[in-house]
Amino acid sequence: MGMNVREAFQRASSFLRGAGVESPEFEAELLLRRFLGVDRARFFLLFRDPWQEEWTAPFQNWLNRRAAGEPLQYIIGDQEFYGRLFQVNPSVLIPRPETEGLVETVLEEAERFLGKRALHVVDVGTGSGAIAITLALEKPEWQVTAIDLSSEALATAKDNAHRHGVKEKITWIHGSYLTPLLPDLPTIDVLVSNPPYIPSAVIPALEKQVQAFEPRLALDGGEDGLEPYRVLTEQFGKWSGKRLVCFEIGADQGGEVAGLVKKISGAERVEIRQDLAGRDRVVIGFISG
Ligand SMILES: C[S@@+](CC[C@H](N)C(=O)[O-])C[C@H]1O[C@@H](n2cnc3c(N)ncnc32)[C@H](O)[C@@H]1O
Repeated sequence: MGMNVREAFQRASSFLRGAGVESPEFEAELLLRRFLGVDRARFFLLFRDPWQEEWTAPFQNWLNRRAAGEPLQYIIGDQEFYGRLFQVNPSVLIPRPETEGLVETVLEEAERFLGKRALHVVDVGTGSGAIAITLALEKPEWQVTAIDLSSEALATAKDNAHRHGVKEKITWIHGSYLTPLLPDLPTIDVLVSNPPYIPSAVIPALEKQVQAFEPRLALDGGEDGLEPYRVLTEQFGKWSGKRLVCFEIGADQGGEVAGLVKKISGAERVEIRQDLAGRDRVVIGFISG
């Protein structure tokens, strides 16, 4: 007699445990639920049902990928961000919960500082589009532009925007930093960016899930990890209007990034904000122009 779904689940858990996965039951359940396309309640009701032989090979393929260290999100194909699902694949960084804090900061501060109007917000290094799409959905009156150097990432972001009904609302630009927008700097009210900020030499020491599977272009911030902030503050500083800049940063970069933002003429108030774990995570610059 073949096995039932419960036995397949138990096998999957012990396989993942044997491979050194940290929470094998949790991950086996998630993978199997997503594989079968059922929610949690339905999953347990299926336990006594027979396991179909044709499921074995494709599901084992998922387990093998996970055992090899591939992030769960690339296997199931999505990640939740700000209460919505975003499709992910190896061309984009998996959106992190800390980045929700960056979005929250923009939503809290932009209108307070700049007034309630059709603000133009530019997201540099949009990746999956998590930031740009969330802002476009939360603030339908804003004008949002999303830029990325990776055309694959940009295609994924557009796909996500399409799923969330805002593809046409966002202006998509394939290019580097703010360079394609330099002639239009005066139209930008808010610059938001979660750029690559890991120093190049530190990348090989990151956990395998990140270092071997997430795109290097999304991680590598140059020799000291600060190169994107140098370029972006220099570019954003080429104009003198009232505007806001909001960066996600590495936990030890607050002082240096705040220093770069302060160099923008008119940036008299620059603040470093913490994430839920109490680590420095966001630098916000209020530029009075
Ligand atoms: C840390 S990821 C952030 C992705 C997404 N915004 C998020 O928060 O989940 C950085 C992104 O910047 C992009 N990127 C790297 N260098 C860039 C550049 N010079 N200009 C524009 N985008 C760049 C990468 O392709 C990647 O999508």
